[in-house]
Amino acid sequence: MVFTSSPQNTEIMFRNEERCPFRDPLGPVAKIRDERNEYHGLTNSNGEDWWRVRQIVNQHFLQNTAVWKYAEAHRNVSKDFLKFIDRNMDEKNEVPNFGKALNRWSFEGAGVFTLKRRLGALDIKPCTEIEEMINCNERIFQSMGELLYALPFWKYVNTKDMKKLRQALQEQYNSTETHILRILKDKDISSEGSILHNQCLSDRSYIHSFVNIICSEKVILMTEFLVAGIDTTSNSAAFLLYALASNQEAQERLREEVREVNRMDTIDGKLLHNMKYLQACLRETQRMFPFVNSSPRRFRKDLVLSGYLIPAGETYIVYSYTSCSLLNPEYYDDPNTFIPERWLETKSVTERQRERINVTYLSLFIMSGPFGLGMRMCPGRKFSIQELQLLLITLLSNYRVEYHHDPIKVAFRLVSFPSQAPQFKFTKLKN
Ligand code: HEM
Repeated sequence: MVFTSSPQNTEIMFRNEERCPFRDPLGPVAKIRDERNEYHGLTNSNGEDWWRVRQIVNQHFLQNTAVWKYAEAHRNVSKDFLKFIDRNMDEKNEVPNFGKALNRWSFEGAGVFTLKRRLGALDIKPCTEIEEMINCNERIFQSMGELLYALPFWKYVNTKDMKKLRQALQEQYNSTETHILRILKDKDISSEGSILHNQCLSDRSYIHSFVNIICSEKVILMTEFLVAGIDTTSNSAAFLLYALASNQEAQERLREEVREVNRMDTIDGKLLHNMKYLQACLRETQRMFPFVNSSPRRFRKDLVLSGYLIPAGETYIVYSYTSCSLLNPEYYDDPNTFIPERWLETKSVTERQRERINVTYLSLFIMSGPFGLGMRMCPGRKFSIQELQLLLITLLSNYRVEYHHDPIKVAFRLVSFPSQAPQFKFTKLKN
């Protein structure tokens, strides 16, 4: 296995990618799917089987106009989250278990673009079915974390964690199937004129557009989107809020940009694109707190990395987007300081530095991107970014966010998560 966190090597790998890049499946999930003779899902499939589904997913998830259609619905999710904060704030103006609250917010957001409906995770009393789905998701992440970072006894024995994962995957499958069947039967469409109504009209075309995919495959795919989109997005939100809570000047500058947008009655996704400071804050947070640690690949040809010949096929390569490169003073001046402005200047600090050390913009860009690289890059990235942007817009227009606990660092399990519970103090702004 070869680990690298060098931007130059990352670029070489990117340039050598094939049309269907090979990524080793997540072993425990692949085993369970094999036992049941089921579709492996997008994350776990390779070759033409992967491409057959991925090209359809790209149409729905990666075209800006397709994503922008949901901006208003995502803003409504964030407004509901605001009400959730108001309801649950304690005497210190903090929301107990705020990390879990963020999971509810991201689950609700994922429901909007995956199942095309509001699931009610932020309601005063969410229904048992939704509580079970959220709980199921936590169990899937927990058991996967245990299985992947311990000795692989699960390959030979039906371990406790393997049983837990099998059970949780089945429960999540059943719930997702119920939702999809409702959409297909046109039973559960929001009332006429509501924001989701128009999107629900295209629900069936969205589900039916996976024409070459049989029903059980659709369910596995949608389950996968729900699982993949929750902890990743909520942990990213926690890091973003932490970065802004610890840098009040940046928070204030962002608030000025945000206020304008929040005054509008409806939100146009294109507007979000033009919010340069918001994007710079996102990028800077991703640099300091990488949302995901690595993107593994396997190549069918030899590659030369850092002067070493890596033979084809058998070598399993992990790109490590770790802080050792993202916080390296060789690549970024003052790397431990949160400076969103470094992504704004015409001739940025980063760019001047890159000229000094002869690293291309592309390689630094790929290295600091949290969504992987090339053809297999995360298909949910545009939805996630839109959700994060709308969360900040809604929160910062109404609250000042502060953090008064031990410093938060990045901890890695299956994805990155905050090393401390992300507990923020919310102070209502006078408008
Ligand atoms: C901030 C949030 C997110 C982060 C940081 C993230 C990160 C990643 C990364 C690093 C990969 C591996 C890419 C590679 O191998 O090059 C990936 C793959 C994937 N992500 Fe995300 N992701 C996020 C949100 C989402 C959401 C909302 C969805 C829901 C659709 C999603 C669905 C997937 C799927 C299905 C794959 C596998 C893609 C494939 O193999 O073709 N992710 N993600």
